[in-house]
Amino acid sequence: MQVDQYDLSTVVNKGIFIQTVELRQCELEGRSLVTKKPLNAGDIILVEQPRLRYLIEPTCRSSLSPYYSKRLWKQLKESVVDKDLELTPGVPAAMLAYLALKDRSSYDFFYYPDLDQDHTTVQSVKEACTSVVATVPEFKDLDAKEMATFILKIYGNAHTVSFAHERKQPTHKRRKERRQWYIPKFGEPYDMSGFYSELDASDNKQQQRSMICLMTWGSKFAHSCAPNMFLQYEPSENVMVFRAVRPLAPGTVLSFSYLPEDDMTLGGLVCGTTVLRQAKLRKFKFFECACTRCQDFDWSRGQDTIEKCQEVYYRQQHWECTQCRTEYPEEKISFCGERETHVQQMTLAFAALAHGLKPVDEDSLRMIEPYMEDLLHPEDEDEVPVPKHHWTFGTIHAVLATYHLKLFPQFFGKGLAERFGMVQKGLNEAVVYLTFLNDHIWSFPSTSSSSPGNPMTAFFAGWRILTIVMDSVLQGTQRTVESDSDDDCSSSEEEEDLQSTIELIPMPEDWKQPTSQMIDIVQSGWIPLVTQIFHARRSPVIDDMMKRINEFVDRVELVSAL
Ligand SMILES: C[S@@+](CC[C@H](N)C(=O)[O-])C[C@H]1O[C@@H](n2cnc3c(N)ncnc32)[C@H](O)[C@@H]1O
Repeated sequence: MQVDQYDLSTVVNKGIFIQTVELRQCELEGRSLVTKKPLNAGDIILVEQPRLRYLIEPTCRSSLSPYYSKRLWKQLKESVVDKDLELTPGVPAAMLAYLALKDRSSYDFFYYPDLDQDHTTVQSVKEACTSVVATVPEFKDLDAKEMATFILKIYGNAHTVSFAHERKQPTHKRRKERRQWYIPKFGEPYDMSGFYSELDASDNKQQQRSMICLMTWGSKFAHSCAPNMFLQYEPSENVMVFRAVRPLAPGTVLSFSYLPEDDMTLGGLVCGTTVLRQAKLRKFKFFECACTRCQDFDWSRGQDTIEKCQEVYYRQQHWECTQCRTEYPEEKISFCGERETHVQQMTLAFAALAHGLKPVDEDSLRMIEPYMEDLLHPEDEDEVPVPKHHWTFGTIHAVLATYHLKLFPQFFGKGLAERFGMVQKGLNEAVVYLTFLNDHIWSFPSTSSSSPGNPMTAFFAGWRILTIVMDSVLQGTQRTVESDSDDDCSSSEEEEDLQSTIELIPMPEDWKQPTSQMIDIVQSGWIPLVTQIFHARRSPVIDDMMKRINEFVDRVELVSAL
């Protein structure tokens, strides 16, 4: 079916979109957008404005939440959160958005799951809606079933985007304290859908706001755990941009990841195992994922050598050597069951801590190193070390690198960090992480061309650590020299006019190898593709990332030669 038979009012690049895609009934994915012509990495497929958008955590009445009031918000929260229904914190905001809808009947184009099915999320949404219609006066004339249908459409189709919120005034102390109390109680806003803008995320969570965007055409793309598109919300133009990330032949089903591409708090997701990803998709998106990555070996879930095989991975309910195709029964697999579950949970909890998603105190900080080291090299002989081909192996190294390069110096001082050789440790750990991402996520070890990898996921996951590496190396290869200014015209007698200049110092020998290994992965492997993906429509954030990487590479070259 040609897309111009339908409403294209939200599409900004109508001409290109009409020429590029068609809507087809696909065997595995159902009704989906498919490319009609060959595409290259970086080709723009769709630029679209949201059909509907609203804040996940409104704090005042605004155009994004016209029906907000403190009392109503509190009532909605209570009827969802306090009821112990297993729902995301995004549900009260979806209810508020439903209340404000002018044209409820025009949301027919969006997929939603069968309301009568025995599915925890579906039944909880129905229960929450029935309760709100019965108890909250503003909702009394609404139909609970229709509201539940709308909320399930949001679950099934909407995107979560994160954008910077400019605060003109510093956050009031009391408000800050309230927020500190609020986060542990309700958690950070849950990312319900496909895109969490790591690009826009800064360390300062106070400045970030999350918004739900429902896209008419953006919701017609299939999901894949190794997607062929990357999407980015551009707040300045209020558009979502969908770009191809690799060459695509006509007839290819276009896909993006409905799960956040790199989320350390929710199960590793696109970096996590097939079992974890499928469970999330079943729970929050109501389908069994049939993408090529889910049908392939699970490249995030490998074992260390078993008998003669070094390449044993999980694949659709069984363990198999990727080389000789020997299948292994569960009893032969040492890293699975309770041990694997425990390691995954601990890795995620520590990753959330290391990356500032949970409040860090000195006691929990002191636990990071011994705990993570013990997962890799258990003191207890009965415990199995984490295998090199398992995603937790990579992530544990990311946590350790963050600890050695950033958290330890921040909490215990740079001097102490230097004495203990923390930078060198951190750089070596960062190499292990980037290598894992490169070998298991950027591209998969598979020879099959139908599962070529997850480059953007690897890039953003790698960026998290790369920024820390770059800061440490830049700081460790320079010193500030203060000298009296020659020009004393402007200086008073009391205030000496000191001028500070940055002087470069040689790079310690043991930093050189890990640094050059990382540069090799990023500069020769990742940057050319990322640059191509963003070349037709530049992204200031990506430009800035590239600039920082280039400055870092220049600095390493300079100080290596000193
Ligand atoms: C956001 S909608 C996509 C458009 C939808 N097919 C429609 O007709 O409006 C998501 C639904 O598409 C199907 N789907 C998308 N990606 C899939 C995948 N990788 N495997 C299986 N089903 C998929 C599932 O039924 C899922 O609930």
